[in-house]
This record gives sequence, C-alpha cells and structure tokens, in this order.
Amino acid sequence: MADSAQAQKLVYLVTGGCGFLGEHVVRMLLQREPRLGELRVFDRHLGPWLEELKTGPVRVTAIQGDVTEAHEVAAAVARAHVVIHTAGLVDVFGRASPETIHEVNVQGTRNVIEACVQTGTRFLVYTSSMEVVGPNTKGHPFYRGNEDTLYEAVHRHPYPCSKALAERLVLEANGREVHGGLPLVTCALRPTGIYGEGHQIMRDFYRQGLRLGGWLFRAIPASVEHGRVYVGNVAWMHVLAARELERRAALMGGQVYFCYDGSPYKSYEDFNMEFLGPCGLQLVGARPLLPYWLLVFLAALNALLQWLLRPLVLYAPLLNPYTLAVANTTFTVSTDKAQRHFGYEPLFSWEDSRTRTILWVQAAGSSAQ
Ligand SMILES: NC(=O)C1=CN([C@@H]2O[C@H](COP(=O)(O)OP(=O)(O)OC[C@H]3O[C@@H](n4cnc5c(N)ncnc54)[C@H](O)[C@@H]3O)[C@@H](O)[C@H]2O)C=CC1
Ligand SMILES: CC(C)[C@@H](O)CC[C@@H](C)[C@H]1CC[C@H]2[C@@H]3[C@H](O)CC4=CC(=O)CC[C@]4(C)[C@H]3CC[C@]12C
Repeated sequence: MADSAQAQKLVYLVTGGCGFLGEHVVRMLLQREPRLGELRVFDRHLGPWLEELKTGPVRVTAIQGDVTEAHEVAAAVARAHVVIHTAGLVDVFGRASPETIHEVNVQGTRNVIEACVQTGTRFLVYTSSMEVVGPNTKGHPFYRGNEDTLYEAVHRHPYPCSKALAERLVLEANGREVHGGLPLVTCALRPTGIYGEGHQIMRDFYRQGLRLGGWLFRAIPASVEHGRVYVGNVAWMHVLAARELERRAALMGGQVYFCYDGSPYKSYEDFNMEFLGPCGLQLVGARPLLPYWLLVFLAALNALLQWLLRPLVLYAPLLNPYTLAVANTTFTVSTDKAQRHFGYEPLFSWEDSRTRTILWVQAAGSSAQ
C-alpha cells in the first residue's frame, strides 16, 4: 500500500485551509510534499490568494464549505488519501455563542471522521490545542510538561471544552474500519500559542500600541511563562505527520503530539515584544502596572459590558476573565515525542521565525496607518 502511495499522486484535503495556520499548511504541502497530486482547500471563507496557487503542477481545488454540513464534508473528503483537519472556531473573546463553538469544533470534527469512514479515507491529522490540557480552571501551572505529564485537565470555557471533546473523538476513531475494510489511522497535534505571519492577535497588539503612542502596558508578570510555536513549524509538523501516519500507523495511530520548536520561554507579553519592540513599541513596567485584583475587576467589567451591549454591538476586547486567567498561568511544554515517533525537527530556527514575524508585523502595521 505504501509503495503504491509513493508511486501515485495523492489527494490531500485541508479543512480550514484559508485560516492563519491553514494557509501555512497549504503552502507547506505545495512546497514540501512530493506525493501531492491534488490539494483540496476546504473553508467557509476562501482567500483570494488561492488563485495564485492554481498555476503550479499540483491541482489546487478550492471548496467553499461548512464543516457543520455533513454532506459538504463528505463530498470534499471523497477519494482523499489524507485529511488535515484544522478548521475550527478559535474564540476565547466571546464573539461566538458556546453552541456555535461546539457545533463547529465538535460536530464539525464528527462530520470529518464520519466522512473518512464512509468514503474510505484512512488517514486523519487533527489540529488540537494545548488548551485541551490547560491551563485548567484551578490555575495550576504546567511547567515544561510533555504528553505524559499528569495534569488535572478541567475546563469550563466553551473553546477548550470543544477542543478536548473533538480531540477525544479523533483519537477514539483510530482503528475504525473505513469503507473498503481497512482501519482509519488518526493522530492529534497540540500547538501551544501559535505566532507568525498572519497572527491577528499580534497585529491587534501592534495596532493597540500604535494607538497608544508606541506604548504597551504590562499586565502579566514576566515570571509567567507561556509556550509559543512558530506557525511554519506547526505547518511542517502537520505535513510530516500526514506523510508518516501511513508508514508508522502502529506507532502514531491514536497518539497526541505537542507542537514545539526553539521559541524561547517567556511571558505572553514579553514574547510578543520580541517582534513589537523592533517595530518601535515599548512595554512599560518591569512588573504589572495594575494590581491583579484591579485587572480581575476590569476583566469582569468587560464581560458585563459585552453581555449588556450584545443586542446592539459586539464588544470583544482582549481582556476578559478567561484571557486574563490563561495569560496569568504558566503553560510551557518540553518534549521530543514527535521527533521520536515521526522524525519531526523544526524547519525554522528561532532567529528565522523571529525575523519572518517582524517583517510581517511591520508590513501589517504599515497597512494600518
Ligand atoms: N491560533 C493558535 O494559537 C492556535 C490554534 N489552534 C488550532 O488551530 C486551528 C486553526 O486555528 P487558527 O488558524 O489560529 O484559526 P483561524 O480562525 O485563523 O482559522 C480557522 C479556519 O477555519 C475556518 N472555519 C471556521 N469555521 C468553519 C466551518 N464551520 N466550516 C469550514 N471552515 C471553517 C475559518 O474560516 C478559518 O479559515 C484551530 O483548530 C485551532 O483550534 C491550536 C493551538 C493554538
Ligand atoms: C489583556 C492581557 C491580559 C493580555 O496579556 C491577554 C493575552 C491573551 C489575549 C492571550 C494570552 C494567552 C493566549 C492563548 C494561548 O496562546 C493559548 C491558545 C490556544 C488556542 O488554541 C487558541 C488561542 C489561545 C486560546 C490564545 C488566545 C490569546 C491568549 C488568551
């Protein structure tokens, strides 16, 4: 089977292929997957940049669709060799309802799994998240942990709850018989906070700093470490996992892998300043300028305002009770499981990742002027 897959040109499907991570996965596949014959890009919102990809040797098929619609997913999955499922509602700011987050992240994932089973697609790589593990509702730190670290993964927020349930569905589906009688092979990749070209939150921080005359004000202690990983390395891990899942099905099937690279361990704000500093911003304060209780109050006030204003306008600031709690809880990973299981090594060094991100922020910022 593997030999025939090597000889033939394969069909890949990337759901969420027009998102921040998805676009990098699409471009990485076109650059570094020699077995690719057709690349299907499935997304609710198709990017205009897809058109430029249609001039190459690989057939690029843009499919506008919704993962919550089972028939649309089944049509996109049919005859695909592997599915990379990145589509999801990444909302911790209260923009979408809990029901919608669940519908997209959980039911959408169910639809992808069932489409693989019904149409005979055997390989599924799921983009999970560090948030499946933590930070938990008790604020327990996860310090340089790995896939085997014992940690009480308890969540209340709709986003981590939906990612945890979706990941469980994917891992439980490993081994199910697909149409044609062979087993489905699945794995889940857990990125920490992804950064890089296209990261909208980074752009929002930059624009906030520009509005404040070049200043950003520290809200989180520098001692709180937050794991971050460059989007290009996350994309590369997806491409490699999708390739190796067939050859190493017995080892990789049903497994989870944290996404990691050489990005330094820093607080979320200090890490952002690695890119925003060279773009002219300064982070004010060696320690948080406001006491934590005041930040908690302001976060709660933002949540109340969001609720009151919802009938009139969407008010979704960066600071809310959930984002404050997450930002204030150490969560870093240190692992080599992906390296041991499928030979993953980061493709981009920290220096290269940093340079690429700075150039993007500068370009994004100039477009904001
Ligand atoms: N951004 C981050 O720091 C992290 C993201 N992740 C995961 O990575 C994946 C991609 O996240 P991002 O690229 O950051 O988000 P994004 O919002 O930029 O991309 C998600 C893509 O999915 C598409 N999508 C959403 N709902 C859909 C639906 N119903 N049907 C079809 N397409 C739909 C969106 O249009 C978008 O293009 C998500 O599954 C997320 O949970 C995991 C860890 C960290
Ligand atoms: C306003 C300040 C308190 C500021 O520091 C808040 C930062 C906050 C917006 C981010 C801090 C940690 C981020 C999350 C983390 O990287 C883990 C994530 C994983 C995902 O799967 C999706 C994104 C996110 C939840 C990410 C979102 C932004 C933060 C909460």
